Amino acid sequence: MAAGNPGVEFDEAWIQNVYVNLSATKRRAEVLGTRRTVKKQWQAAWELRAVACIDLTTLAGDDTLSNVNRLCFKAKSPVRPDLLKALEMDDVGLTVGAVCVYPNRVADAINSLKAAGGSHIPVASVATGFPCGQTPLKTRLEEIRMAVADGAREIDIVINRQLALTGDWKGIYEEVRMMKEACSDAHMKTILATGELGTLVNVYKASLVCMMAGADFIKTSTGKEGVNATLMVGLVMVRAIREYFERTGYKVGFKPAGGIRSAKDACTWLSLMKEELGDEWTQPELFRLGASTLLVDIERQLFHFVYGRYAAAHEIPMS
Ligand SMILES: O=C[C@H](O)COP(=O)(O)O
Repeated sequence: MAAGNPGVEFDEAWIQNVYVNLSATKRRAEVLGTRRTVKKQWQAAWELRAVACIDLTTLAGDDTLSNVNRLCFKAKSPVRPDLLKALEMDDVGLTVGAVCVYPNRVADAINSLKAAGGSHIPVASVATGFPCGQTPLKTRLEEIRMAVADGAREIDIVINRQLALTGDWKGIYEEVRMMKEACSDAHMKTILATGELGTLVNVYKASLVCMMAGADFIKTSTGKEGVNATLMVGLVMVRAIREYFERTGYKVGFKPAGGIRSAKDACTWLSLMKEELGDEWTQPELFRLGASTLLVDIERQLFHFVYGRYAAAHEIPMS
């Protein structure tokens, strides 16, 4: 995880001067989404990097000990051992970045990871009335404290969209600041729920306010909004991260989440990070992909790559 962002004083003038060039952002997002042919072995390397950055997630009403248990064993061994051997990655100890669950499942996840030999993998808990945040502040803060007490090392909070939509940025700052305090030593990811913020300018402002309040990561979505992680929103958020870093010297991580299901999508997000912020922001300390099913496609693509190489070496027809 990142070294952490202590946050800075609220700066209203900074927020009010935010400018987003919509057409340039749109053009850039289109290019990112369409171009690139990557050599197959580079693609496999990027896919493995993506695995290390996944917050392997289950956030469903029917979550139980048994599906959390399965998720945790997968988190410890995310890729089949024979594939890792073929890719000469079998001695690396590859795991996902974290396991992400509801507060009530944190203790289950901690115990399951222990049983799987993966206690070093952090458990991230959503909190603060996820996904809508429509509960009293006192309850939202208490939820954080309970998840931390149960062993969560990362807390994914949701911001108060009502305050964002009425332009009460100071109000958001104050709430997120209290949430940061409630997180104690746990790292705080702030979910903006960008699909409900109305404009990209609001997305940029919300990103800045959360970072000022001490967010260690800013995260696009809960996965439950109508529109979740889009490249347009991602670009706006990573540019806010860059501006915050240039002005304060603090590095804040980024987590796109919701609807990221293919290896190709994961690689597009990684190249966005590399091109906009540099290689450091393609590592799990500063980059996570919030996803429940992405791993399935990555494993499938790695299998095709390994089998394709084997077939070529042994002159086995692929069709
Ligand atoms: O934070 C993670 C998201 O809730 C996961 O969304 P997903 O199920 O669309 O991958």
